Amino acid sequence: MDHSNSNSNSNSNSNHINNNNNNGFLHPNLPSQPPTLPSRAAMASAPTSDPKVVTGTAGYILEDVPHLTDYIPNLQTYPNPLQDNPAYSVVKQYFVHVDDSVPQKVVVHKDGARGVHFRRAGPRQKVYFEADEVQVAIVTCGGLCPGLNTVIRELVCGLHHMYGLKKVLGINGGYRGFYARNTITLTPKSVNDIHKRGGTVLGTSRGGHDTKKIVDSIQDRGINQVYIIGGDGTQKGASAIFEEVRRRGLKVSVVGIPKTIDNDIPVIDKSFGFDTAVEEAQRAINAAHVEAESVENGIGVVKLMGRNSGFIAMHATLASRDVDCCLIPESPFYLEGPGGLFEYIEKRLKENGHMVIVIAEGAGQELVSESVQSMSKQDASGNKLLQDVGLWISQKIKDHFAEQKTLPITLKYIDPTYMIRAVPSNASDNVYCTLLAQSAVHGAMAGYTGYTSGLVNGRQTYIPFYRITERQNHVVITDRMWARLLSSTNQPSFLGAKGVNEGKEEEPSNQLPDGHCSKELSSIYPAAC
Ligand SMILES: Nc1ncnc2c1ncn2[C@@H]1O[C@H](COP(=O)(O)OP(=O)(O)OP(=O)(O)O)[C@@H](O)[C@H]1O
Ligand SMILES: O=P(O)(O)OC[C@H]1O[C@](O)(CO)[C@@H](O)[C@@H]1O
Ligand SMILES: [Mg+2]
Repeated sequence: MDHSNSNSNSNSNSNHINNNNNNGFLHPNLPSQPPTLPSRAAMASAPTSDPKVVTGTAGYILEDVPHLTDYIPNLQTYPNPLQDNPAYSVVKQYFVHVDDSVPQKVVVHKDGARGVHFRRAGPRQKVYFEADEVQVAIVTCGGLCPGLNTVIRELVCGLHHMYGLKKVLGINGGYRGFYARNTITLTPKSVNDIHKRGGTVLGTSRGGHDTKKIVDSIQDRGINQVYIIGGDGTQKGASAIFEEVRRRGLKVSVVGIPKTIDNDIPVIDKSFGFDTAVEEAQRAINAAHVEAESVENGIGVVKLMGRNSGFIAMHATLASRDVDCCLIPESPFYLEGPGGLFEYIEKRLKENGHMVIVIAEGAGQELVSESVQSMSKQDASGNKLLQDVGLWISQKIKDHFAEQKTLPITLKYIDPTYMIRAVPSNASDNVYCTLLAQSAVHGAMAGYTGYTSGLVNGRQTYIPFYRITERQNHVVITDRMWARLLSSTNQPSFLGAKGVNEGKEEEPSNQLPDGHCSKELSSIYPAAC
């Protein structure tokens, strides 16, 4: 087995730069200069963790993730037990090279800067934990999503089979479970077939994040690796836990695994469970189509999830080809008058005799609020509670055609949202969940912390929390994908020239345009942006 290209200490050779130390920054277009490393002692006393930015030649930027050695000096390392594992020892260069990174942008111009990169995930030659000392905790938070059980299963099995870690606790019922609920012991046997079930065997919740109480519980239970599976809110909570763990100087790796059926987490290619959701949505769309085409002037309306982002609706529409109109939160629409929804419905019914409308739950919320008196309510996590736009739009369509009396319609409304969210993950999501979980484990064992494990341009990476939590991923209606959808459904864009220009100012969903930097990067390192 060739380990010659591997490096034992993840931090060696890199010019990690702390924003307390601005003079260490290199302009990305300048040749690389000798690294300026803050001393271990200086790092240990730093009150909060600062983004770690490494620069190289030709505009190379690595937005690196924290490491336990950033604030705990002289940590002991151990050989990675995988080097003796017969399953892996045949793999050429199994261990990831310390300088491997993955570009955020794969479309480049010949004179452009190399741009932002993330640390490549995978096993390192040296690990920072001995099997017997490790107590692991796994928690799931936020809404359900297909694949949660697969991630739990693969974390438990990966920790056990790859690294010999036997003490794994499941935290019951989300964040508040750390201090208010029981824990479950998880073993490869107990999780053996949970990937075939929907939901999460650990239970989940919204609200209840109390950083101090959670870290007290981590400390009291002697937990030193925490795997936190959840969406944007959960990753913000994970970041707060990491900061508190670091402030207390604890040897605890805090790892996020991004989960959201809405696919609204930025940077990553897509979130697990999304494929399954799009596939499952086909069943509802097929049913709506069958109902609609069986009667004269039949209309099928299907509501899909997507609080602020219409990815499920957009992909389900593109996959189905039976959908005549897709409405998403990012593309405002209107009902009455020229270019409005009612005019389009009438045209489509006259042409085709039936039609299918897919609407994301967050679409048209401003229209619903205008016509329905409602108090603005929030869930326990502070997310705005939405009105049922599917019911609302179905009633509006029925009322409109009843008033008109020229076109008698039959409308069937299908709301499969929770059925879609509760199914087990499909085969491709299962493989994706396995890679995510294994990557998360390799990173924690290698001493990395304060990161989310995620797929970027088809490669597993470690992404600093602030890049995951700083914004939400939205469908960009001036991107090619939305144009494909418009051309496949033939629906009106509901946009005047003004709207198009406004849309163009948004950044593409998972790719930053040339020269665009994250808020963190531009604040600490304006020269790069
Ligand atoms: N800003 C924040 N800081 C700390 N904790 C947070 C924050 N926002 C949310 N949380 C906590 O994260 C957990 C999950 O949040 P939320 O209910 O918003 O779901 P989510 O992780 O965004 O997932 P999804 O939106 O996919 O359902 C909750 O326990 C909540 O208290
Ligand atoms: O009813 P719950 O559990 O609050 O979840 C609903 C929300 O969760 C999500 O599935 C994920 O955020 C949204 O699409 C949806 O609005
Ligand atoms: Mg969320």
